[in-house]
Amino acid sequence: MQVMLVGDSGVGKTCLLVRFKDGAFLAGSFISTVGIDFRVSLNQYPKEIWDTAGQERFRSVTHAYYRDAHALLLLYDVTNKSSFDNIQAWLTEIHEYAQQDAVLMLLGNKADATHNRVVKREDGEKLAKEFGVPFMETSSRSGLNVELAFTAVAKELKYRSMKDPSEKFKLHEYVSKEMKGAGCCGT
Ligand SMILES: Nc1nc2c(ncn2[C@@H]2O[C@H](COP(=O)(O)OP(=O)(O)OP(=O)(O)O)[C@@H](O)[C@H]2O)c(=O)[nH]1
Repeated sequence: MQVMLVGDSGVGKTCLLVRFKDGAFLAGSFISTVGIDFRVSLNQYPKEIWDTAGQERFRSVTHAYYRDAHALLLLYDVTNKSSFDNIQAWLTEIHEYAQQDAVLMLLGNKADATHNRVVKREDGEKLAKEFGVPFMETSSRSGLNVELAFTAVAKELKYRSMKDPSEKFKLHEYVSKEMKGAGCCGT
């Protein structure tokens, strides 16, 4: 099972992956991903996570991987308006290149950065609703909802692969039940 991380450069895809894998925040200087250089194999679900480059110049490299992704986590940065405005373009790209039945989830990352926030949580929710995709805010720095983002898509895929599940897994419901808010007041 392959999960692919997509979104503008700098939204925090590599950091989200490192947080999930190692439980740590990758602080320090920002090193942009080149093409797809970070393929993590795990002993758990999801088995493989692909970290893609957000930079436009690597787009043709990443296009080739969409087809093999079972799930896609599409990220924007709550402190960067243009990364949010570009979500629609990313969705178009996903629809064009990814499998039709790939699981998709929208993540508003850097939810810890309260002072620099420019995209409200409600805006993310509204956009996600418009496109019918589950949504949550995450933070690779604090760890908020990081585990949940990966386990939710993994659960959805696991249920789908079962021939005769006793009950249907409802990804939207699971996410809204399990996710945590970004802070005491802003949620
Ligand atoms: N405050 C805060 N900063 C973050 C978070 N996640 C990532 N960052 C910072 O954002 C910058 C970019 O993070 P990356 O994970 O390298 O971004 P990317 O999306 O992989 O970028 P590309 O590889 O160019 O596509 C780094 O300086 C990180 O320290 C977060 O949750 N909170």
